[in-house]
Amino acid sequence: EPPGLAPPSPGAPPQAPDLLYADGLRAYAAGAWAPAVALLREALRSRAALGRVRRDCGAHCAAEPGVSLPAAPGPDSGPGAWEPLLLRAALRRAECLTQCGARRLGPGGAARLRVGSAVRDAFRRREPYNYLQRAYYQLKKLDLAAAAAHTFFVANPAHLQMREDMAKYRRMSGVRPQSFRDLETPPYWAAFDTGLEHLGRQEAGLALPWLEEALQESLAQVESCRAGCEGPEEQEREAEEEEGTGSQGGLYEAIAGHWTRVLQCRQRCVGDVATRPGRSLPVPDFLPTQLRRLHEAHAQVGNLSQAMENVLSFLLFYPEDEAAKTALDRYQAQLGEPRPGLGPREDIQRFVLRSLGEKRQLYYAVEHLGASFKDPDPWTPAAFIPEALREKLREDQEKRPWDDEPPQPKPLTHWKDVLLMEGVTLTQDARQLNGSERAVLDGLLTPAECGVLLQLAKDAAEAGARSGYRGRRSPHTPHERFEGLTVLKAAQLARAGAVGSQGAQLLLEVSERVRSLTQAYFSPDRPLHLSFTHLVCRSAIEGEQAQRMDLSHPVHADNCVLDPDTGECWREPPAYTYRDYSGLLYLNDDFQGGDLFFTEPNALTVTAQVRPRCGRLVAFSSGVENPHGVWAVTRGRRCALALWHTWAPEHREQEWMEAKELLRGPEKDEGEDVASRDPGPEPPSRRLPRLQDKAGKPPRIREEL
Ligand SMILES: O=C(O)CCC(=O)C(=O)O
Ligand SMILES: [Fe+3]
Repeated sequence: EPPGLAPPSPGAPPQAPDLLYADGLRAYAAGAWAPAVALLREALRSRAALGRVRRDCGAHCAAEPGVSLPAAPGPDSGPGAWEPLLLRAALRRAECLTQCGARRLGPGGAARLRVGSAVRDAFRRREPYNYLQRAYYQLKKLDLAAAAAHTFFVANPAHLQMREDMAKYRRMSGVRPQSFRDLETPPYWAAFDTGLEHLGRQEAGLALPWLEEALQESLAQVESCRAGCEGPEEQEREAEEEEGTGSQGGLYEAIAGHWTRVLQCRQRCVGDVATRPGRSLPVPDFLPTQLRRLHEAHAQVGNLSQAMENVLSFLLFYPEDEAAKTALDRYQAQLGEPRPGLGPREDIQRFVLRSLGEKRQLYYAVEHLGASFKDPDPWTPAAFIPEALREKLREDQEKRPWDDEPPQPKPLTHWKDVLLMEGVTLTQDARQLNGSERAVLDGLLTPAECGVLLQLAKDAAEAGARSGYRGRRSPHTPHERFEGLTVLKAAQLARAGAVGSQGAQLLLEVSERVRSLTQAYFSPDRPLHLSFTHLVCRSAIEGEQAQRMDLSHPVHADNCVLDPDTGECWREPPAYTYRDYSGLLYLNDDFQGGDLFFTEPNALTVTAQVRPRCGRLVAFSSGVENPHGVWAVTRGRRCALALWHTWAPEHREQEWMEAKELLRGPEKDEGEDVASRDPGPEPPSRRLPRLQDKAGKPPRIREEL
C-alpha cells in the first residue's frame, strides 16, 4: 500500500493543497504512480480540511459574544460614536479567526495554506480525479480507478477522452457497476432526486425523510459556501478583478467595496448549491421548490402542522402565491383555533431574513456607489429593487423574451379545435418528451401527399444532376449525400417544367399548414411567420457505413451557438438568432438510422428520441432548451421538410411570396436553366463549424453509463 493511501494521522496539520497538487502532478509525469496517488489524495484531503476549518471558525467566531467590546455608547455620545464600536468588533473578529485557524492548522495556517485561483479552478473542475484514475489504473486498482473516472466524468460530461475511457472501464471484468461512484458530489443531490422519485410514485411517506435531508443539507452547503466568501481566496480574486479599475479611495470606501463583494459572493451561494455538477444552470428556485415538495408530501400523509410549517416557509419567498395561500387557509380552518407555536421553519426564516438584509445593502450600493449586483433570485420583492433597475429589468424582459425561463407548456384549450379540425393528433407533448417546449404531432400529411413531396425532391435532385449540379456530400458527414430544396427553387423548377407544379404548390401549402399549427400550439397570442423552408434529403453512401461513429446532423440548437462544455448557447451570429420555433415534417421511414434526438445542453445526454414517419411533425422552440441532432442514416434516403418560424416580421421568408407569385403565373418558361444558376442557401450548421468540432461524435444516453 503506498503511504498516502493510509489514513492521515489525525490532528496532523495539512500541507498547502497547491504544493501537494504540484508535487502530485510531477510524480504523475514521472510515472511514479503510487506517490502520485498519495499526493493527489492528500491535496484533495487538505483542500477539504481547509474548507471545513474556515467554515467552523467562521461559525465559531460569529457566535462569540462581544465580551471584549466596550459598553454601548451612552445617550450622550456624540456623532460618529459607532465608529470605534464597529472597528473594534472587526478587530476582535479578526483575532478570533486567526486564533481559531492557528489552533486547527498551526500558526498562520489558514492564510499560509491559501489555494491559488488556477488550482482552485482545477479542483472545481475535478481535474485531480482525471490524474487519479490513470494512476490507479496503472496500479491495477480498477475499482478506485473507475470511481475516480466517474467522479471526473460527472463534472465533465462533454469530455470526449473520458467518455472513451469510461466505456473501457465498463468492459473490464474487474469493474463492477458499484465501482462507478461519485466521490465528490454532495449527498443532498441524491437525497433530492430520491425524494422526487418517491413523490413521482405517489410515495409521499417514503419521500419525506429524503426531502427533509436534501433541504437541511443544501442549507448547510449554503453556509459552507458563504464561509468561503470571507476567506483569503475571495480577497485574492477581488484583487485580480480590481486590477486596472483604480484604487478604492479611502478607508471607508475600501471597507464598503470589500463588504459589497463579500455580499455579492454570499448571494451567489444559493445558485452554486443549486447547480448540479457538470451543469451550467442552477435548478431554478431551488429552496422554494423543495419547500413546496415538502409541503405536498406532508399534506399527502396528513401531517397537518408540518404541512403548515412548510407552506408558511414557502410564503416567505412568495407571499402572494395563490395556491399556497389557499392551502394555508384550509389548514387553518381544519385546525380550528390558531396555534401559537406554529410558524415558518426557523432555518428558512433565518435564511430569508438574512438574504433580504443583504439584498437591501447590495441594492443600496448599486444605487449609490455604482456597485453591480445580479440578483440570482426571482423571489426578491419588487420593493427591494431600485426603481431605475426595475424599469430596466422590465425593458430587458420585453426586449429579449428568450432570456426568460423556458415557458411552460400552455393549456391545450387554444389549439385543440385547430388540431381536431385538421385531423391531426398530438402524439407526445413536452412532458412526454422530457422538455419544456416540444411536441410530436401526427397526421399532417396523407401518404399520397408524402409521395408527391418525395417525388418533388427526387425530380429536383435529378434536374440538378442534369445541369451538372451533382448531389453533394453532406456538410455534416462524409458518409451521406445531402440534397436541399427551397420553396423558391421548387417554384422555379416547376416553371421550367423540370418538376411537377403540383409538388411545388403542395410544398407552399404544407409549410403554411405547419406554420399555423405551430402558432396555434406554441404562440397563440403572437403571430409567427415562416422564415425559412427547406426540403432536405439525406442518403447513406453505400459501402461507407461500417463502424461509422458520426452523426447525420451533429447536436446543435437552431437559434444560438451551443457550447457543450459550458451548456451555454450564444444567441448571436453566425446562429440564426431570429428563429423562434423549429418544425421538422417527415416524409418517409424507409431508411435505417436517422432518428431525431434531443439532448441536454451538454450535447451528450439524450432526453428524447423521435422516429420519423410520413406526416409526423416535430415542433419545438429553437433555443438552448432544445439541443438536437440526427443519428447516422446508414441505409436509404431520409427526407424531411425543415421549417423555422419567427416572431419578427422583418425576417419573414421573402421567397415564399415570390414562389407563390411564380406558381400563379403562366407555366413553363423554357430555355432557362435555373437549377444551375441558383444552388439555394446552405443548411444552417454549415456555417457553424464550432458545433461540428465539439459535438460531432455520437452522444451517449446517460442511463447507459
Ligand atoms: O432533419 C432533422 O430531423 C433535423 C434537422 C435539423 O435539426 C436542422 O436542420 O436544423
Ligand atoms: Fe436543427
